Amino acid sequence: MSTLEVQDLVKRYDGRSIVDHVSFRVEDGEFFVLLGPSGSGKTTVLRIICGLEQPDEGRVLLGGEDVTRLSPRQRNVGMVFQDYGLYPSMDVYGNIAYGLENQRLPRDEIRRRVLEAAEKLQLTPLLRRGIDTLSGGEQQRVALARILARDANVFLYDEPLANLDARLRHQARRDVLAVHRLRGVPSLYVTHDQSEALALADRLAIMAAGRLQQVGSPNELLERPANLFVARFLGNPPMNLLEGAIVSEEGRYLCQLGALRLPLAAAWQSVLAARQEPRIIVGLRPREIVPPWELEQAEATAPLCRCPARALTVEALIGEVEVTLELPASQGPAPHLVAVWPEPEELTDLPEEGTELQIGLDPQRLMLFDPHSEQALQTE
Ligand SMILES: Nc1ncnc2c1ncn2[C@@H]1O[C@H](COP(=O)(O)OP(=O)(O)OP(=O)(O)O)[C@@H](O)[C@H]1O
Repeated sequence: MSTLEVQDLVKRYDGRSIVDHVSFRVEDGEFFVLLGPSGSGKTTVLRIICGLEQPDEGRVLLGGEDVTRLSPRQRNVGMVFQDYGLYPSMDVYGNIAYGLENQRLPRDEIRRRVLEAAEKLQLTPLLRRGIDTLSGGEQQRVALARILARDANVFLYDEPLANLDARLRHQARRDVLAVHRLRGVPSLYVTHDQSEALALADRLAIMAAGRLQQVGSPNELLERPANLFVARFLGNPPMNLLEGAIVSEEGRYLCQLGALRLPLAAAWQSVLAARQEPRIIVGLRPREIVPPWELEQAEATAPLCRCPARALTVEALIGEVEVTLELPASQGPAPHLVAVWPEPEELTDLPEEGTELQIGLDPQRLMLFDPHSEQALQTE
């Protein structure tokens, strides 16, 4: 069985930890994405896995075998880079065959594999074309065909779609997933583009400053970010994060946001009772703020807090509107929220900028974060 595991990887340059105790495991047939901002250490992890870089600490296991000290060739890893790593002096056939010739396979076997991979990626008519006569999308498919033909134990991708325009990128994502499914080995894909990560990943890991912040399925990370970094990084637009205070009233906890007091779900009771610090960061997802024209319908399924707000900006998206809202202030500045609402059936329901309206907040859906540790508080 093919699995990829990294255990406690550390890489330092000039005394700085670029990769800082990173561990994860990619199962057979799993598509795993490493997502993080530029400079967070993603490429370095990939280079350590394929053997182009040695870690200062930690191990790389392929199929349970420690390959940390093996050369890249001994690891049988298929890699697609951002610039595809194609040879301009060779035609498409030569580029797909290149890795196989290095493996010293019989000529007939090489030909069979090249033709099969070319067929799967619709490259058959292009086999004799020079690389520099191909479009970006076609070059990207040649790079994919090359790892498909290799029969590698693991596929690694380093931002392979970054040079494609939006339309081609969509098709190329499907090609990447098709190649992954054909071989069913672990795939590790590095990107800083969250929409790409969320579209491709079975599971993803968020990386920042050399450390893994959270690992899970796209839904788990969107629904339950482990800390403020993940909450700010994921989602389009990301979760609203507002400074608030916990107050207790007749044995119940409420959250004060500006002049608003939201009752908190009973599940928070024991975790809040154990805290000394009243200050809190409240997380509210833009699509969970109920628009004025859906209040009654939403209240039929969940008790909501109705809150007054003022629409500061209203921006039409495709089928949705993004509204910046100002909540009533108490002493400090008024809290601002971003809401994304489906376009109302009656366009007259759309708020105008500057108008007062009522929104609904579901206290069960609030997330709470500790302002010092920046970690999400967990209910019992
Ligand atoms: N050989 C090296 N010597 C010194 N510093 C390096 C070296 N290689 C990488 N770094 C530094 O390590 C950090 C992480 O780099 P890395 O390329 O792994 O990040 P990344 O998350 O893949 O970024 P990007 O998305 O921009 O490719 C960066 O600050 C980079 O400058």
